[in-house]
Amino acid sequence: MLQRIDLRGVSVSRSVLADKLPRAAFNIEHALDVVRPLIEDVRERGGAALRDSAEKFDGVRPAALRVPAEELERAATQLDPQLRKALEVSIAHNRAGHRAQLPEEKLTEVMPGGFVRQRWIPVKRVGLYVPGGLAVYPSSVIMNAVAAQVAGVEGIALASPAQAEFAGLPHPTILAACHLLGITEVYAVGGASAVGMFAYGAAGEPGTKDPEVLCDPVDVVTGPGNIFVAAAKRLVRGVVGIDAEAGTTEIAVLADATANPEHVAADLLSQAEHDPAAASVLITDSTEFAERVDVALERRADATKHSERVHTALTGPQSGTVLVDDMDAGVAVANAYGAEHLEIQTEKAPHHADLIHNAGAIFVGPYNPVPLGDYMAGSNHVLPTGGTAVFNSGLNVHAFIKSVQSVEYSREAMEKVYPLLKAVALDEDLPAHAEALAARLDTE
Ligand SMILES: NC(=O)c1ccc[n+]([C@@H]2O[C@H](COP(=O)([O-])OP(=O)(O)OC[C@H]3O[C@@H](n4cnc5c(N)ncnc54)[C@H](O)[C@@H]3O)[C@@H](O)[C@H]2O)c1
Ligand SMILES: N[C@H](CO)Cc1c[nH]c[nH+]1
Ligand SMILES: [Zn+2]
Repeated sequence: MLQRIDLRGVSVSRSVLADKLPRAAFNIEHALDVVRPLIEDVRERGGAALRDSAEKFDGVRPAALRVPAEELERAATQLDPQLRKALEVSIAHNRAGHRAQLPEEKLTEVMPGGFVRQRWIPVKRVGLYVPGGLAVYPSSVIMNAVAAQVAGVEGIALASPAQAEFAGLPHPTILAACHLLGITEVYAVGGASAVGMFAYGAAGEPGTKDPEVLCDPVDVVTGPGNIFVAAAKRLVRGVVGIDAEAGTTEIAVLADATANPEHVAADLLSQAEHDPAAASVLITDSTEFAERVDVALERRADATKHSERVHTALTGPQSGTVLVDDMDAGVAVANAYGAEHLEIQTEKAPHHADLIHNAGAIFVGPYNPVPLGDYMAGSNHVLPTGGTAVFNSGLNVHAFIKSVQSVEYSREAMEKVYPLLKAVALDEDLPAHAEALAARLDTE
């Protein structure tokens, strides 16, 4: 079922691997051309463009782009009790996980009387994206919102696609999760249009009940989504801050012959059900094990609810089994691939996990399948895709806070270093710098 890429006997240098590893044919570069005009349209026509996009891509023209407060409350009231409990546990676990990321303010005495204070300041207003095309993602409401709230962000807006089945509102579980988290500014807007609305703001559509200003611009846009969402985030980066490009889901499993092929197949399939473009990659040094995973995958893919989507994902060029000589080569492949999620199912799983430096999140050992992290491990499931884990992190509080240093020197401390400061200023041919220092010391 999975294509085979045989790297046995092949040098595992980074450049060789970059060419040989499975990747999607329609990548983010292609999607940029699709989303650019959508974002421009939102800038020019605001609410009218947002409704046109919803009609085109989500099959419904929302009456209210801003979700009325009573709909949020109603959705929470009607939430199934077990699901409510699950969302509450997920919120609690994620709060604990994200609090651990908070850096502390520090005052450092660099020299006698010369202090530098390290401050961490949350941005004021953020736009959180929650996907809603092929599946329902209340878990992504939690992942986005908890990180922002723990970071101390005051203004939180959230967007998720309009649903034809729910009269143009986002899915009720999305609305209920917002209510549980105290988020009141919610939009029925999907895809690149939502990202554009957050980055530039949007005017209301004349002749509707929209206010004149439908949505104010935000400082940071975060959240997962399909390739069009990831491309839109790349386009607005610089106008606003973004987290990683958290696009189409990927899973890689590094497994040796000691792993359970049924578990590995189930995990590969679990992420393939997100999207026909999802990537499932097995990295192993055992052909027998690869065969057994393939057999299990065939059976499971036929039986699962989203069988067609899963088949497309597993047989696409972005998925495959990579055969390697040994686990050292497997680790090199995993690092070159930089998976969004990397499971380590080997005899020495903790040892191999320590050798990984490129992955959005690592799931170590047999009892850590990706869906645990998707919902309530306490880690964040909004993770970098497309190999960007080489330089990007999963969503965390740092996406919402800025590091600001404040310089706090006494006159004596500044005077002490003045001759050295002057020497550098004059060497840089910036004498006014030296003069600004001298003005304080009556040495002009
Ligand atoms: N990396 C992560 O952290 C992470 C987490 C959760 C989900 N995901 C991924 O999020 C995605 C969710 O995708 P989805 O489709 O279900 O929901 P989505 O909300 O991301 O996408 C739906 C929106 O895509 C836009 N769209 C659809 N077709 C388009 C086209 N041809 N041109 C331009 N725009 C178009 C529309 O605006 C639509 O509202 C999946 O790919 C899933 O794997 C990633
Ligand atoms: N696996 C997804 C990240 O790529 C997150 C998710 C949400 N719901 C289920 N799974
Ligand atoms: Zn998932």
